[in-house]
Amino acid sequence: TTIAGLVFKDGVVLGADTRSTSDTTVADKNCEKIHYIAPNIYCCGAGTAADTENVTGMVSSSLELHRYATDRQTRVVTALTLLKSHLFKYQGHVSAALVLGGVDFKGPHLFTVYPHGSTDSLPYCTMGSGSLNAMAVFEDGFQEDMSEEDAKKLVARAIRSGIYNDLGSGSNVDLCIIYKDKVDYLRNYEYLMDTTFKRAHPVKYTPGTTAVIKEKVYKLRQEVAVIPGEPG
Ligand SMILES: C#CCCCC(=O)N[C@@H](Cc1ccccc1)C(=O)N[C@@H](CC(C)C)B(O)O
Repeated sequence: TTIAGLVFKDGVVLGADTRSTSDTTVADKNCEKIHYIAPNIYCCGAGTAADTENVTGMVSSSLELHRYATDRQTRVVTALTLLKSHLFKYQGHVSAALVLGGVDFKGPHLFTVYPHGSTDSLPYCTMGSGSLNAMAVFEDGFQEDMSEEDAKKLVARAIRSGIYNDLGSGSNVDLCIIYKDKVDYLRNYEYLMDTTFKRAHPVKYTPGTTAVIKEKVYKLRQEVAVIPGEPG
């Protein structure tokens, strides 16, 4: 997996590849790694698919109940605390490495959450097997207060670096842009499958494409009628 996030002028951009693997086999060529946490909060996950899906789903559900109880917008730090304390309780056995991003009344927030429960607050971050590929792109291109367009392009480039160079990452680029008052969830923002796997030749060749230079007809073993009950 290659997942990444950065803080820009108007909010947070999250990005992810779409490959799920089982050893050297691609289990899913187009899976979703950017999970809904709250209307203003999303979370990218790397590690064990079951763990990232379930821990984000669990926190999302409890935050929904919390919103009913408080009648307030969820703070990003509330999601962070629920995630980190759960992961710490399980001492790293829940294999979820997360990039949590969102915008609340205090502004834009971006955090990393590690399986053991440690967290960092950062202007840009990457996680997963392709995180070094993506971080190389961020270290080269990140600036404070980027425009939405530049931020989207840089995150997409960072994810693409993982897709092309890390075997644990692949296929497409998903993006999620979180602003103060809206979210753009861009599923398959870049559908790279189409470009990188275009075949050079047509799969179907018209009959006669390959000349027949010799023909040999063989009589198959005479069909013997087997009458049930008679010895074979
Ligand atoms: C098929 C199947 C079951 C394994 C699916 C599965 O969790 N794959 C894992 C790798 C892994 C981990 C632990 C045990 C086995 C295989 C995977 O692809 N993780 C990616 C993110 C998730 C959310 C898709 B990424 O971190 O590479």
